[in-house]
Parts: sequence; C-alpha cells; structure tokens
Amino acid sequence: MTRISSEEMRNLLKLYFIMGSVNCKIDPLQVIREAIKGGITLFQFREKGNGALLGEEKYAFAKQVQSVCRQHGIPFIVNDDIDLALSLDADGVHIGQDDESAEVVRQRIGNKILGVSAHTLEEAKLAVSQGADYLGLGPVFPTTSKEDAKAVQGTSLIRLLRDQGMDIPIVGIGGITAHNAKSVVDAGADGVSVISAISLADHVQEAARELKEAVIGYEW
Ligand SMILES: Cc1ncc(COP(=O)(O)OP(=O)(O)O)c(N)n1
Ligand SMILES: Cc1ncsc1CCOP(=O)(O)O
Ligand SMILES: [Mg+2]
Repeated sequence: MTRISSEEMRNLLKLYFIMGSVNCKIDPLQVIREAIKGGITLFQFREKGNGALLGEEKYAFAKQVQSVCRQHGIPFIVNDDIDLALSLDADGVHIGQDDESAEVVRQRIGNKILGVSAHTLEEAKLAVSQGADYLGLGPVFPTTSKEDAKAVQGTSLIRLLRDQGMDIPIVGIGGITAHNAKSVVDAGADGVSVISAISLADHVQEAARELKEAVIGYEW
C-alpha cells in the first residue's frame, strides 16, 4: 500500500462524517447506513464523551461500523486510538494536538491515512512536515459536540494556510451545516466534516445529501 495521493484525499474529504454511539438518538448503525446513502465520502469512528463505550464493547461496535463502511466502500478512520486502528486494520487515524505526536503515529501506521487537527499556522506546518495526509481545521463555528473545543476561529485559518501557499488537503470542522458549508469551501477547504448535522438530523439521508450538495455545488 502506498501513501494516498493528495487528489484522492481531497475527494474523500468532501463530506467527512464523524460519529460515535453517544452522538446518535437512534441506532448508530442505521445512522451510518443512511448517511452513506446520502453521500458521505469518508467516515471517522470517534467513540468519545459521556457514556462512550470502552474496552471489548468499543471494539465490537467499531468492528460493526467498519463492516458497514467496507460494504459500501467508505474508508474508515479511527479517532485518537492508534491501537484500535491497528487491530482493526482501519484505513487511517485522526489525531489532535493532545494525542500522540504525528511523527510517532506516522511511524506506527505506515502508509495508512493520517489526519491531524491544527489551530495555528505553526501547528499546520509541523503536521505537514511530520507526515499528515490532511488537516482538520476548526472549530469553524460554535459546536456542542466537543466539550473541550478550542476557540471558534471562523474560516480565518483555512484562508491563512491557502494564502501562505499550503496545498495540503484541508477539511473544516465545528458547527458546520448545509447553510454554512459553502463558506468553508469558499475559504479554501476541500470539504467539511460534521457530527451533529448528520447524526442528530431527523432525516439523516436527506441531511447528508443537502450537505453534499452544498459542498460539491461549488466548483472552481
Ligand atoms: C476531521 C477532524 N478534525 C478535527 C478533529 C478534532 O481532533 P482532536 O483535536 O484530537 O479532538 P478529538 O476529536 O479527539 O476530541 C477530528 N476529530 N476530526
Ligand atoms: C471533533 C471536533 N473538533 C473540533 S469541533 C468538533 C466537533 C464537531 O461536531 P459538530 O459537527 O456537531 O459541530
Ligand atoms: Mg484527538
């Protein structure tokens, strides 16, 4: 397996759905199936927060979600837990500034996809130099899905990185909906990542489709 190309990474980032069992009000497996029908392009397993599954239960749930993703050709990324990603042979991992360093994680995962969160130009540059395949930048808008989220930054960091000539694949995150997604792509992101706009939607498939249209409706 070789490292993912930037072009392929950009396509996968168009509509990146992140979810764990605590983010859903109905059966999470039903949510993911509906989200796939609605057109998500990448999935991140993020089993985190109050009431999140642990140990064997977390592993068993992750395996079920991965199986749904595999059936539909949606790459499966694991948040934070590198051991879990390796034991499941996931397609990649996403780490933040408080997780294991990108340099160490790149060594551990070989050519699997590596996503890194960044909140400043310096963090972004370091992540790229340490082998990130894409950057997650945010929170772009206020979010209720992450208790320890950093300050809302709007689209300023996305614009700054592009103005500086950085062409790494970028996804925006935090409070993104079908109404504001276009502004994130307009700023220079390749796509949007969302939790609640899909996981808590009354009509999951429709919500995903609306987000997808907001993102791909925009062509340079
Ligand atoms: C695509 C994407 N971008 C950013 C994050 C946030 O990662 P992190 O800062 O490590 O916070 P947690 O998600 O681990 O709470 C993400 N998960 N995905
Ligand atoms: C994981 C994460 N990292 C920054 S904001 C956020 C939560 C995004 O969730 P939502 O799309 O519901 O605002
Ligand atoms: Mg993390």
